[in-house]
Amino acid sequence: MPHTSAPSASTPRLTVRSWFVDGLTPDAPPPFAGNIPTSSLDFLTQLPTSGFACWVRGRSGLVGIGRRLRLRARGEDRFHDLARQWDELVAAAEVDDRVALMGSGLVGFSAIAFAADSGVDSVIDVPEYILGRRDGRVWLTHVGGDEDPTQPAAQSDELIAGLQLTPTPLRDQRIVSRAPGHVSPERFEEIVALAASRLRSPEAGERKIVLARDEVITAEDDIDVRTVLGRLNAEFPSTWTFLVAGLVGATPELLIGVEDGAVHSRVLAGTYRVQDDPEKEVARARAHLGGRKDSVEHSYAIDSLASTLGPVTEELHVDPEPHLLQLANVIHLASDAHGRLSTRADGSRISPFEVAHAVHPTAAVGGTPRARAMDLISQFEEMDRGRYAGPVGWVDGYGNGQFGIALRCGQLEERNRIRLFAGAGIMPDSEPESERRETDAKFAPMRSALGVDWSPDTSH
Ligand SMILES: C=C(O[C@H]1C=CC=C(C(=O)O)[C@@H]1O)C(=O)O
Repeated sequence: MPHTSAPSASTPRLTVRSWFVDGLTPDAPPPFAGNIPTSSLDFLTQLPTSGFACWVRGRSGLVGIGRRLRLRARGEDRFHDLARQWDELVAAAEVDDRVALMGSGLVGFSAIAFAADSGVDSVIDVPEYILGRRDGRVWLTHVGGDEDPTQPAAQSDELIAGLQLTPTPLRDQRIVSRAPGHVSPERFEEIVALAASRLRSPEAGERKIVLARDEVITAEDDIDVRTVLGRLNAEFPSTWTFLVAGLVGATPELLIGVEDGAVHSRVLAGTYRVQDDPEKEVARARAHLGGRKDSVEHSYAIDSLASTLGPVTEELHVDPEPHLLQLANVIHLASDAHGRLSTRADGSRISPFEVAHAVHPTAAVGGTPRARAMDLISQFEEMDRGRYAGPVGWVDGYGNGQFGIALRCGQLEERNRIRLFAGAGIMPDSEPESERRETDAKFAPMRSALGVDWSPDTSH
């Protein structure tokens, strides 16, 4: 039972309808004729070039089309404010859900700012249509506004026709510049050196801090995010590919998943930069990641996850040993955690926003100890991270949701301009140049998905 909030008078009364579309007749409008989506690429060409949201891993996930409404929050209470607004929206909605799977019924896509003092809104976007795919089943959800009382009676075919998807070929943008952002590569090395020396000083209370830098990619004309998402999805099948409020990327790290009362999380810390072929470099990566710096760095991330997830879960189990997570550009030390969501005294469930709030920021994006590391980040990093390194994902009206950590991503600032972000965990023995190279390896997925012609420096 999700935690319920009484809707206020101003809460829109949405009419929500979900139904399976994998058995539709061949005369249904495209792309629903004949068991769609046949492949993620086929499906992407059906999407509009903008005005959609997605959370997809492999061939499963959710795609939102159009925008019914946006909920916003800022500041220290942003998680709580979003949770309250979402609960009110859910309580006011009229839902006819014939699918009853996680991610059916009312769904919102959410991206939350990394820091409480960010000048960027944390949001929940509620689309007009949501296409879901899970375990081979495909469903569609229509979200009608309260201005349209006829919607509940509309036939599925009429609702599908309202989607008006017209295939347009995926485009490749011509990149005209790649420029340093607020934190240049040189400045990044300087702040890494400063941070590492601070961590080495006997009076330092911090043991690890994650520092990041940004860069700005400009294209000649509009960036086709469908192309970017298609490439990320194909090249990084084990990651969660996302697009929420212009934040686009493919994260290998699941902050929290809450599904039918089960909670899971995948924590990463410790990185090996792939030089050529990840398959052939596994032994080298294992040796590199077995070193003191990366294993201690990883243990901080595990400790912070276990201590913050503990209060909101029962029977929490964390992998006793990390495993290697192999991606095309980097190999990480990874650990998975599973538990059951605690229930409140009144029997209601804790919302995914609260769980995300409890664990954010993990040591993978903040540091250890958490509060001191956050102070140091704002002292050393000369930028607002915005939604980079914050939680990004979806929630439904039944208390389910998934939030990844927004890594390997960029924020669209204009239709032809995107700001990319990448960071690295800084330890007392960190070498500035090596950490800067690690950020280059973490920029690589977005650079290549955007078609930036650039050969990474692969030397260690
Ligand atoms: C901060 C980032 O990565 C984090 C996640 C995995 C491994 C990390 C590391 O080894 O430093 C980082 O903590 C980023 O990709 O921007």
